[in-house]
Amino acid sequence: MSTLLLTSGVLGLKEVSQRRRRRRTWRAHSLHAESKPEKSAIIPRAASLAAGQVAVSSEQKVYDVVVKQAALVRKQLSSNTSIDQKPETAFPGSPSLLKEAYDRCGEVCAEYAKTFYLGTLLMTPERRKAIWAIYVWCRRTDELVDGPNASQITPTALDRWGSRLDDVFSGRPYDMFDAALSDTVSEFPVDIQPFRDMIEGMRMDLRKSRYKNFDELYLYCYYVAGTVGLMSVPVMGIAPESRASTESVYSAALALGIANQLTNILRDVGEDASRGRIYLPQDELARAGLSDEDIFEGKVTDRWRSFMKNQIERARMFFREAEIGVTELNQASRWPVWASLKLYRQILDEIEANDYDNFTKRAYVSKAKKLMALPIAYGKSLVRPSSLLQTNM
Ligand SMILES: CC(C)=CCC/C(C)=C/CC/C(C)=C/CC/C(C)=C/[C@@H]1[C@@H](COP(=O)(O)OP(=O)(O)O)[C@]1(C)CC/C=C(\C)CC/C=C(\C)CCC=C(C)C
Ligand SMILES: [Mn+2]
Repeated sequence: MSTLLLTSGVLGLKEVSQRRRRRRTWRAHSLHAESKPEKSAIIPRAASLAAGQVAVSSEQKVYDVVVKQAALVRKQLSSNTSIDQKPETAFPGSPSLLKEAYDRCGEVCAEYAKTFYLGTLLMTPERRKAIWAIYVWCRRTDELVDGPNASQITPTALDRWGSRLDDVFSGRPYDMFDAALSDTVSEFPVDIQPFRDMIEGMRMDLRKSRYKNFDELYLYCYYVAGTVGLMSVPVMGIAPESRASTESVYSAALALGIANQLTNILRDVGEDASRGRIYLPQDELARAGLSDEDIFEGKVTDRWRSFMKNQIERARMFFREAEIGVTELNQASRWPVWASLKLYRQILDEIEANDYDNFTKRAYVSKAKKLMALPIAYGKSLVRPSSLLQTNM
């Protein structure tokens, strides 16, 4: 098993033998609607407060980030050098050290996310190693609050991790994993904001174990998973023949992160409850006649089943939203994304197959089902972008 070693003192990251879950979120639109929610319900604009005041919803705040990220990448990609044809840039240190750094990132990725790693092998070498470097940074960040040393992690430690991130983006990497990421962000139009936001999600995890409503959970989901979508698109690239707007592709990427996180949350309800955490909207639980105690008791009742059905439907809606964007990615990047989308979405089917017992059973996709999903994902990845999405104005 690989060892991720952060040599900066408090931020020690070690090998993790057990899978840890965490982060679970939801969506603001009515959970009780059977039909697919309207886009306007997905991105509510603003809620009224007292005269003259407006509360901006989490979805609106996150959408503003999406718009900004899309604009940044559009600007940078309008320079006409193709990333896959770019010459190696001079990076401090020897090129062989940099190669070793990327190779180590690949090993970590293969260790922690085997299926996804296989998918990256279809990507161009430049894009693949960049995704590995991002993956490792995300994994290390997650380990801070979810790994074996989590109990020692304080907001100050997260501040230090944030300063180190600034150094990565300024070309002053601390260790070899950071060096790979420094190189990646110098090669691809990747912005620092989603990385900072992921650290913010870790801060949220330190101070919060309940979420009042879906709006709060949505923000958490964006921080810990939607950000991954925003970090990945500039590397995966949008197909040159795509007529979709950059914003719509970013929105789809965000949706996939949210869908994955919601699924992760639903899979891990029991495990989270055992740590005193409930990543489900308190107002929706109350409306379903469920209390924290019901979750801690972990009894699968009809109320719970009905609640879960709605939550699963919401997660599926995000997956549907994400699907629209996958086809718009560069051909070689589509397969790993389709594969991860299909595999993660199947966890929802497995929760159903477990008769909604996510207290004592961990829903998982069998190896056989995983293997079956891969050629289907490959077939999907051959579908070329259509002109159905909005074009950039
Ligand atoms: C192809 C692909 C999936 C690329 C993404 C690669 C990448 C950089 C992944 C980083 C994932 C990571 C380590 C995130 C840290 C936070 C975290 C752990 C989030 C949870 C992931 C699931 O992990 P796991 O089951 O191991 O959970 P536990 O640690 O055990 O709790 C998350 C649920 C979030 C994962 C989110 C994504 C992979 C986002 C996917 C979106 C895209 C790749 C954008 C695709 C583009 C379009 C247009 C749809
Ligand atoms: Mn995991």
